Amino acid sequence: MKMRRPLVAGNWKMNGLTASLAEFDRIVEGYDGALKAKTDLLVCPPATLLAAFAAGRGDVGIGGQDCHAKPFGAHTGDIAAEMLADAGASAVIVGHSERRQDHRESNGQVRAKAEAARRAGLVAILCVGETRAEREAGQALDVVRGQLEGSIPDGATAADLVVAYEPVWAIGTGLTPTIEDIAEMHSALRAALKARFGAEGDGFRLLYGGSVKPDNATEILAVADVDGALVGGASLKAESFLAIARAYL
Ligand SMILES: O=C[C@H](O)COP(=O)(O)O
Repeated sequence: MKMRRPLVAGNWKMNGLTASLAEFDRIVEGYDGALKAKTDLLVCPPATLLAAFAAGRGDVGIGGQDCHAKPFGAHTGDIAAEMLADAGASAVIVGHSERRQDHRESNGQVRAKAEAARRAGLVAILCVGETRAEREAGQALDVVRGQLEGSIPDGATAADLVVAYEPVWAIGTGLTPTIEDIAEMHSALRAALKARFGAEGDGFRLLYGGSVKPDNATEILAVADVDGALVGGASLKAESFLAIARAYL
């Protein structure tokens, strides 16, 4: 029995049209009884579908995939955390490696986004993770600790922030770190959170992300200090997403 309530979050990335509402409905229908009693479920659709998903969400949480640091203004194409909340979101992913890479987001920008999430009353799911080159160079722990230190706002609390460890080389590749490597990283993240936030550090939920599938979920989610998963590809189908969430039952 985990001391923190597990969270299984699905990141749909740039996938999904209005026809995908039927798949989301199947997720909502499957989130029942024992599963609901044990595990939080969250789906982060593309922004175009967020309000429609929120309207039929049942007890499934809805999250955005990114937000701007400012609450409003002349920022073409961007979305404020307040807008996500207004559309029905309760959370937002910040600092995903695809944002850090494709949009050159720095730790400072990610931190500002996490602060914006808190301002808007959203839970920030803050992503960290090393590249393959960094792991091969033996720098994974230092890189990830540095990202955490630079991206997490002062005053963050376990109620308003979740950390997701996603090794970049494991995302969408079918590759995963060894169970020992996942355990080592999550334990290092826990230690860093306790060093900075004291007893509060024990309360933050730490998700693992990167090629989580129904067939590896049980083993990964059983690791101490893994409090859930951030799931990409396997979250697009209700069957596989729910199977991962049921790993906790
Ligand atoms: O945000 C989710 C992750 O990037 C993991 O994606 P994946 O499950 O497709 O590897």
